[in-house]
Amino acid sequence: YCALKPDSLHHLPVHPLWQSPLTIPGGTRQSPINIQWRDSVYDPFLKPLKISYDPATCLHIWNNGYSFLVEFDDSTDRSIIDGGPLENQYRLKQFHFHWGAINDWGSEHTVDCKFYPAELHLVHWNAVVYPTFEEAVMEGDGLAVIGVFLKLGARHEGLQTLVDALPAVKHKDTVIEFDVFDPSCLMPSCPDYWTYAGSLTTPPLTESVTWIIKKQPIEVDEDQLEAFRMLLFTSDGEEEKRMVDNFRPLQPLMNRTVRSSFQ
Ligand SMILES: NCCOCCOCCNC(=O)c1ccc(S(N)(=O)=O)cc1
Ligand SMILES: [Zn+2]
Repeated sequence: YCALKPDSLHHLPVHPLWQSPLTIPGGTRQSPINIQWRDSVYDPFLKPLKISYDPATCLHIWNNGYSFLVEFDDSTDRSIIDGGPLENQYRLKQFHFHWGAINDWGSEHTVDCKFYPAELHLVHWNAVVYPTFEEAVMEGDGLAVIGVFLKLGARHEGLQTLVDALPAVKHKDTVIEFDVFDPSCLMPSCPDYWTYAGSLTTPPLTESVTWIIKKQPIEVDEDQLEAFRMLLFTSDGEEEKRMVDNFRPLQPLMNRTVRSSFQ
């Protein structure tokens, strides 16, 4: 897939989470993947993605030892996505990020083998068909995750409210209340996306995700990326391990086509 990955990546310290062989026996639709732009196929039947989030459904920020999650009240259809490649509407449950120790890598997906310094994942589940998130996680059409690349540039004012709260969740298993946040502010202005059938990129790695990867990155500044890097994988009192490089290695495309919503 990306044979020519930067050789510095070969010496990446692997966090226990990613120690190979972290592969799913018989896995045919694993994530993340490299998106080879020229191999993606324009699908004119793909609809625009419809996003309607209610900022009041925001609950808290939680350091779960892999990333930091902003979790939402998903007991009703107040924050949902619809359209795009989806046959049902999907409920927002949480969003989180993956990032690197340095700006040369950090995203999970790559575009033409290029890494971004970070990647945002907005996780939604099919509450039309499945009674609980836990059940949806086990089904091929159970989840829809929107991926947004972060690139180094101007300070992102919407992200800053989140960055200001991070010191309070420095250690694993810390939570703070975060009661109004509209994740729409993290969406790029361009509607274009790629979509493919994939999986969770952390355990249980189930092949239940319709991935919707936005073509246009959002810009964040160095201080905001550094704020991510001061979080810890470790609990208070343990020997500190900085939360960095929490991205899974690229997985084989196998018998999949990446579709684009744009020509
Ligand atoms: N852990 C025992 C119970 O498991 C029930 C299901 O839990 C699933 C927990 N994981 C996730 O929700 C989860 C969600 C999104 C992504 S990702 N990085 O693919 O967007 C990875 C993981
Ligand atoms: Zn993720």
